Amino acid sequence: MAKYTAFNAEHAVDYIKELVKSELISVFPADATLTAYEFGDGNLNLVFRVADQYNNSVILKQALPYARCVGESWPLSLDRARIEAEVLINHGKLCPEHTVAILHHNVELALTVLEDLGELQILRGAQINAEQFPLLASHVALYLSRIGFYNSDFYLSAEDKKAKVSQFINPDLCKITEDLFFTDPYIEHERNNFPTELTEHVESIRNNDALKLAAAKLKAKFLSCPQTLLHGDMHSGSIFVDSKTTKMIDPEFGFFGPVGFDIGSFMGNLLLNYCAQNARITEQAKRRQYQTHLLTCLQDCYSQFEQHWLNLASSEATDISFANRAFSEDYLQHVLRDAVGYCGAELIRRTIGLAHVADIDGIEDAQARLAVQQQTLVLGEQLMLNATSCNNKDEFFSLLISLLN
Ligand SMILES: Nc1ncnc2c1ncn2[C@@H]1O[C@H](COP(=O)(O)OP(=O)(O)O)[C@@H](O)[C@H]1O
Ligand SMILES: CSC[C@H]1O[C@H](OP(=O)(O)O)[C@H](O)[C@@H]1O
Repeated sequence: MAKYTAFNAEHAVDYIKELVKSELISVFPADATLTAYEFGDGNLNLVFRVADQYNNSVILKQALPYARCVGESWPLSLDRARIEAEVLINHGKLCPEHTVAILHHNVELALTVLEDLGELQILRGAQINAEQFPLLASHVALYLSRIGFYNSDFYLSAEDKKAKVSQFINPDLCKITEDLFFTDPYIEHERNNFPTELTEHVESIRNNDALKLAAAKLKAKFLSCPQTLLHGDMHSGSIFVDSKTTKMIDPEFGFFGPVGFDIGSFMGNLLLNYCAQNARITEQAKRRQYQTHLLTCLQDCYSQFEQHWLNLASSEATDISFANRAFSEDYLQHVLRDAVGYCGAELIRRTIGLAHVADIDGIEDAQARLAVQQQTLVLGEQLMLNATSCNNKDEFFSLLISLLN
């Protein structure tokens, strides 16, 4: 059993060489000369690209025993690498078209070897440049409905479901979400990060009892509602795209939680980009056209997600109680309300909490950036406050359009 050590590029090459020699991966020929470099830009882990002289390559991702963005003062369990690998295996079986392929994993070394998606782009960077992906909505809807449905009580036996819930207990990373999404933005906390000009607005959030109640309810549901095996971190940095392809990476925050969390996080990131474009695209017609595309993407994604789920429930539900259409509709109404609330929470935490988004932080003009931050806070507040009044998706879309105008 290999003892854990944090890798450098040389370790990464040696490790992959051994896999090639033992024929455990088939990406490289036997005469491959391997080189590696580290290029991780996420908050938590090391990411190496290992390549040969023929342009073949793989990604080696390794967990550190702490959060990379903060350092050793924030220890984190290495078990997150096992969770990430096992979520990728689970989601890869259910939706291989939209899940990065896992080629190998090693629990002791807390590492995974993944297909290299370097020919695609990370969605966040592409959306900052206002690039459009017409298939994104349907791909995300398919992925979230399939992973959601087939890991839920609609499909799994009660026994199987309980075994899977226990397989994916992920306390360290859930704690990050519990703190960063639902606690920190509503209290004074050293992890929070916002410009002094936002202080008055932040104080109004901290003094808003209705908003704090909404945040507490969303947190309680996140803690105690094991509906399905979530991706757990469905932001625009976890999605690789091109005009025909969409692939999800990085499900290390995966655990059994509320179905609405992933779709709410995804919609929140579309809206963060929507607001950021008010300061990025100067030409009004161009800006309107791009923002309409984002809104259509959000609406199509939610509508298709809901439709896929209803179809799956009528054809694949294994429990007679859940095969009932009225039950599915009631279940999805709650999913919608949760998703709207989580979407609002994502907007707020990405504006004043620890982890921001480049869509907004990269806006050079400080005044323009501030105006965007004010907008994302108001939008987030209103979505959280009105989430439970949304009876169906059309009411949600009308609410959203009224808030964006
Ligand atoms: N399969 C992959 N193919 C190509 N690049 C990848 C792949 N996985 C990760 N990366 C690169 O590494 C970066 C960080 O990866 P990520 O899984 O998000 O790490 P973290 O868990 O630290 O957030 C990504 O933004 C991307 O640039
Ligand atoms: C201290 S983790 C902060 C933040 O980072 C995670 O995203 P990623 O690992 O993709 O960079 C996640 O969204 C966490 O909330």
